[in-house]
Amino acid sequence: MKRKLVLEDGTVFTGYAFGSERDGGGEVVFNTGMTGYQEILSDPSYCGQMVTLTYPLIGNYGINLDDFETIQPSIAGLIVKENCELPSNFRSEETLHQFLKKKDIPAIYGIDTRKLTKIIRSRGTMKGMFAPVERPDLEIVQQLNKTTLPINQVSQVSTVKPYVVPGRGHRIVLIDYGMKHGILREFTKRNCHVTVVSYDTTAEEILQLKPDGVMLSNGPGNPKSVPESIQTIQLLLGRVPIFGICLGHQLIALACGADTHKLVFGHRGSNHPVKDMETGRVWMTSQNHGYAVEYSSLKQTELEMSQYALNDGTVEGLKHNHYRVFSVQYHPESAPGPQDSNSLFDRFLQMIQDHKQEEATSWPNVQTFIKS
Ligand SMILES: NC(=O)CC[C@H](N)C(=O)O
Repeated sequence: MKRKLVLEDGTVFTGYAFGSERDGGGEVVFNTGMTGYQEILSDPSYCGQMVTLTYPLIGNYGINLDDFETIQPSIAGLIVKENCELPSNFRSEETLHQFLKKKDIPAIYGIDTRKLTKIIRSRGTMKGMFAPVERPDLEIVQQLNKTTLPINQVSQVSTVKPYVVPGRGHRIVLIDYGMKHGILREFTKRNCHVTVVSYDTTAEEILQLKPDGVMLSNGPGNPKSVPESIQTIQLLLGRVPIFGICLGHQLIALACGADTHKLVFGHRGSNHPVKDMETGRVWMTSQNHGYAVEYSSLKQTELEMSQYALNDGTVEGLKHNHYRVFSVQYHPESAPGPQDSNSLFDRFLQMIQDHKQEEATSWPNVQTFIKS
């Protein structure tokens, strides 16, 4: 069945429908990773977005049981050049089409994804929607111009109830703004005791769990659309070591008084070079973000830029001058992508260890001990 993709600027691409028969719409973005379509389409940070994959052949290793970043994908649509209907991989359980149909995610194949990417790269990300070829283009463009992109997608993808993944190591409270499972995996691999809580859990409720460290996850949308989370972080600053990834990084920046802005077309892919300012080392990183921390706004805060993107100078890492707080704009859990920066999870656990040691030897504790 033929299907078209219409952008809000009137550009039309005609291809073929696969996945759900339902037509859908969202913000059209592109990802330049050559592999990892399963992780990409199940990453909750893409909630409400239609993702174009620039690699031309998609679906060739099928869908397996292991590589999901969440059970319920929230991506609005998938746009590919060629959809492979006969996957070949020992882990494959079903085809991409079967999976998308089951999850009610519409997709299109057979369009020039390079051309689409070049349009987005020069004009910026745009709203778009799938439609039957018979429907008049003008009518669709008018509909697109009338619709606004959703706000506060975090509430749609965050866990509703808290849950625990037990371990005998450090106690981590992981605030789920739309967490990729990869983040949880990194902590369980290191034997941590992880309590995953919803985005609107208060600072008081979090501190009652007596965390050794608080992890702020990735998540969809504009960081400014979750003011309650910014307030929570403000109340946690200085009381517990904090590590932020992607949306978590942006929320730390806002909580400390810095600003964020929307990038023209964002960073989405598996090969984004980032330079660490302290060591001079360059890491290849996995990225998926449309917003970034405003560099010039950092001077009014106690935050310092620790890493930046070599492609365009975007702030990619932050550290706090006084507190045990740091964050990165990219994904050290990779999934998909290079694992160069995986050691950041060890750095966080070391930070927690240092904090615990300092607490154990600090003067007020000795006084308490003497009094009792
Ligand atoms: N992966 C993320 O956490 C993305 C953060 C934010 N939604 C952005 O697009 O910039």
